[in-house]
Amino acid sequence: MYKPATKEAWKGRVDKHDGELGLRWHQAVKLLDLSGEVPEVEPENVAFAFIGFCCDEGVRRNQGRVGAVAGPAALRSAMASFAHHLPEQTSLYDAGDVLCTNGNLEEAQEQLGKKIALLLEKGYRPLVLGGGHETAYGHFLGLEKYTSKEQLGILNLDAHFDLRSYAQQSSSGTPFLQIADRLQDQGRLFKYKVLGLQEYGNTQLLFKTADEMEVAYTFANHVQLHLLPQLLQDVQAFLEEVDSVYITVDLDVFAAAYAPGVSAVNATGLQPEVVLELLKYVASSGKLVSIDIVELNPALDIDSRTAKLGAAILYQVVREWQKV
Ligand SMILES: N=CN[C@@H](CCC(=O)O)C(=O)O
Ligand SMILES: [Mn+2]
Ligand SMILES: [Mn+2]
Repeated sequence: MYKPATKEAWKGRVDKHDGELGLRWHQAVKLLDLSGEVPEVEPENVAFAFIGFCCDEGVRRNQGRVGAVAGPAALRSAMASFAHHLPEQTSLYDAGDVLCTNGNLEEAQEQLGKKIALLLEKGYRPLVLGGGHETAYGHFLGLEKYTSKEQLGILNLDAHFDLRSYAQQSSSGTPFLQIADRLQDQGRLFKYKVLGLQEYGNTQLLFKTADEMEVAYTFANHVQLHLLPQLLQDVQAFLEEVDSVYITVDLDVFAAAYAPGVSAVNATGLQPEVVLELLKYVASSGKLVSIDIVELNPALDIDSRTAKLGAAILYQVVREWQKV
């Protein structure tokens, strides 16, 4: 089910005497209804489109703590009062939400894929607001046609591989195995890199699966600001092997102090600064096609800390990506 956006979701501080220079995101965001005619983005313009995936059915199936269904609303609310610093040719659109109803995850993922494919086709840059990590499979369904002639790379900032078997059922723990199998059916390579992995968060079976699939990964204790030059070299090597990149940020990659509002809290996770540097690097590479922020559970958040971190990531990515 698809629900077009309304301005209700975009409310924030208004500096009414400051004119154009006092503008904030909630005043700049325009609505884009994907159930009607979608205008194409003019080549001289840059248009970002937020699309929400209101779903935690994957988290429920994966024995996690549900609540990510409310992630998109919390991310919008955390972004609403951001000061607006974008050039005139750059626009922000809210393209609404895809809802998962009656536990029908597969149908919701198909629907998300169709909306993302439409956005890409019309020249928009998607910013997907999750949802549990099951968002990634729906997201990929939208990307696969658009990138069919290219080598796609997937960069996952996550404490987990999310390469579990989906033989019984798909969930928030299975999206990247689902994607790998789909690519294999199409005779395409699966180029997948995980940054911020925790050994204790992934079983031996998951490491075996990852190794058999030649998945590249870096443990969390190596993803630190003082190791940035080496990390950027690794990311650059990954970028050179692909034509386009899809970034997926699972907020449970961050340390609990920064991201308490996730299903699987991470005591020894990453600090935000290093992740922001890595994301800015990829966003300015010219290869980024799409990004999602997943696993935000507002019911478990403290003072919107996790939502604000997710929102700040999107802010920085938009700022860098808009330049290329
Ligand atoms: N989305 C993925 N979640 C993790 C959950 C780990 C946990 O429950 O601790 C996984 O499946 O591996
Ligand atoms: Mn994940
Ligand atoms: Mn995770």
